[in-house]
Amino acid sequence: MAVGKRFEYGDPKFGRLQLLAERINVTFYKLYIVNCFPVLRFFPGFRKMYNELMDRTAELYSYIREYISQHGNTAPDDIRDFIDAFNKTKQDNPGFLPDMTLTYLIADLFSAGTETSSLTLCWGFLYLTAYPDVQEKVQAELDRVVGRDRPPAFSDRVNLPYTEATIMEIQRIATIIPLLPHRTSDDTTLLGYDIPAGTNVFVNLWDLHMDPSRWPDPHRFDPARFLGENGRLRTHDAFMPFSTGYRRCWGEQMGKMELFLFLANTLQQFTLKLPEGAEPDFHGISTAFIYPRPFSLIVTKRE
Ligand code: HEM
Repeated sequence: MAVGKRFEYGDPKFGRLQLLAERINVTFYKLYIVNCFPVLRFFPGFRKMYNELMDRTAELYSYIREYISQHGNTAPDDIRDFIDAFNKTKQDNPGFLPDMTLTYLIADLFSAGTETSSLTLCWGFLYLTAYPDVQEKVQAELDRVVGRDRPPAFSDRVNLPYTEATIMEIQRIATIIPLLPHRTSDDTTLLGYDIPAGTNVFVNLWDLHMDPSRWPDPHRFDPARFLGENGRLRTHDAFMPFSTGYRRCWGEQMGKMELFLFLANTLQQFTLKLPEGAEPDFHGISTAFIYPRPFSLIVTKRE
C-alpha cells in the first residue's frame, strides 16, 4: 500500500526495516527529554544515543527514498500506492508539500502501521492464555455465528459482539501507546489553566484506560465491560486507543480490521496456552510503545 511492494516473510530488507523501526522507537523514548530540551543532545550520555537515533533514521529514510525514486516523478492514471497518490496530487497542485515530506510520511506509516497491530496481538495472545474462559467464549461465539467451514470475514464482525468486546478489552488493558506527545499550536485554556502556544502536552491514555472511577477493578481482563445487558456491544467514552481529535490515528479502520481478522481466524482454528508451569507476566517493557516481555505459547489445532 505504501511503496507498492509486498514483502515476503523472511525478506532480509523487511527484517532490517522492522528492526530499524523498533530501535528508533526505543531510542526515541529514551531521548524524549532531548525532544523537550534540544540542547541536551550535546551532553555526554545523550550525545551517543542521539547520534545513533540520527544514523538509524537516516538509514530508514534512505531505504524509503529508494522506493520513491523507483516510482519516478510522474504518477500513472491507475494509482497503485501511496507514492503514486502523493505524486499525482503534486502534479495537479504545484506548490504541494515538499518531496522530503513523502519520505517522512512513509516512515510514519511504516512505524505507526506495523508495530501497533502486532504488539496489540501479542498482548492479546498473552491475556487470552491467562484467561482461558474468555478464549472459550470467543471460540463458542465464532462456532455459533461463523462455524468452521469458512474463515471469519470482516463483515461477520457485527454479529460477533463478544469477540469485538474482547479485542476492545485487549486494547484497553494493554494500552500499547501510553503517552501521546502533542504541542499546542495556539494559546489555550484547559480546566482553568492557561497553556501558551508551543507547550509540550502529553495525553495520558494509560491513565484514562486504567482509571478505577471509570473502569472498576481496572487490572481485571473483562470483555463484559464493553457489553450491554442485552449482550450488545457498547462503547465507553473513556476508551480511545486510537486517540481522538485532529491527530487521531489515520489507520484506525485498517488497525481494527487487522486485529479482528487475525484474532478471529486464529481462535476459530487454534487454542492458545502457556507452557506447563509458566506464569503470565503482564509487566510490559516501556518504549514509545509498551511491549510484552517475550513469552512462549503453545498453539494447538482445535478438535
Ligand atoms: C492497533 C492498531 C493501532 C493503534 C492502537 C494505533 C494508535 C494510534 C495512536 C494512539 C496514534 C496517536 C494519535 C495522537 O497523537 O493523538 C496514532 C497515530 C497514527 N497512526 Fe495509528 N494505530 C494503529 C494502527 C495504525 C495503522 C494500521 C496505521 C497505518 C496504516 C496507522 C497510522 C497512524 C499514523 C500515520 C498516525 C499519525 C497521525 C498524525 O500524527 O496525524 N496506525 N495511532
